[in-house]
Amino acid sequence: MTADAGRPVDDNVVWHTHPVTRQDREGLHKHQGTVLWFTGLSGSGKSTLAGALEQVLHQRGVSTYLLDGDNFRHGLCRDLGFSDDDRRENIRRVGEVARLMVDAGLIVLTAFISPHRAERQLVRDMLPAGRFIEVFVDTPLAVCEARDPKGLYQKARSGELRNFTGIDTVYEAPQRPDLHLDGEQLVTNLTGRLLDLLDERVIINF
Ligand SMILES: Nc1ncnc2c1ncn2[C@@H]1O[C@H](COP(=O)(O)OS(=O)(=O)O)[C@@H](OP(=O)(O)O)[C@H]1O
Ligand SMILES: Nc1ncnc2c1ncn2[C@@H]1O[C@H](COP(=O)(O)OP(=O)(O)O)[C@@H](O)[C@H]1O
Repeated sequence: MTADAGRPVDDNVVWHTHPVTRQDREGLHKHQGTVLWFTGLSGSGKSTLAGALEQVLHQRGVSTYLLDGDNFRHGLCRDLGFSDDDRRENIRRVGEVARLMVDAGLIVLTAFISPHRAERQLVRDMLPAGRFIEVFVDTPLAVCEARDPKGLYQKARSGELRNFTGIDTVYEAPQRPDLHLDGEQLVTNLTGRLLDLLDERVIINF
């Protein structure tokens, strides 16, 4: 990881370069540190797909880690809500954590709504070229709302929950995702599409 990957820092803070590099760690893992960034509406299937893919990769001996929106908001981002500013800060922090994990040589799967194009681009720009793979889980709002596994759409429609993505706040769909998935297809088919993409990009070198 290089100093220019970070934000401007105090002149008195100097970047340290260490003898073991990302490339060394990737050689050990036999795959490239990469982020698979799942984005989509609440209920679109991000967590389900990321979990299914992680299970397959893990069984194949790939070192993975899944960062999940709901879980992050119990810890590192527990101070944040759902205003535009808080979502921006949420995604910036997730991006920084993902960047460290990529530097560690892991295949990172993230499941965050990440509704704004600008923040998704910010995370892409934090990472080495080609190491951010944007996966759009494209499930119509009506389908997500019918699924409603946590009853949140119902609360949003009744006005009990404000700033709910797709109801009273924006979701900016990716214009050129690396992979565009129809979130109504079978999970096994979608997992297959993801594995094909990892093959095409030669992310894993077993
Ligand atoms: N107002 C509002 N809007 C959207 N989602 C809400 C809201 N309040 C709570 N939740 C729950 O929080 C999960 C989304 O968190 P994220 O960190 O992924 O959101 S974001 O990327 O910062 O927009 C989201 O999880 P998923 O359903 O898994 O996407 C919801 O369970
Ligand atoms: N491809 C799919 N087909 C049918 N149901 C799905 C599919 N993917 C996810 N689901 C279901 O939809 C609901 C929301 O999925 P989840 O992965 O929690 O979405 P998200 O993480 O985007 O909020 C869950 O009940 C899950 O079982």
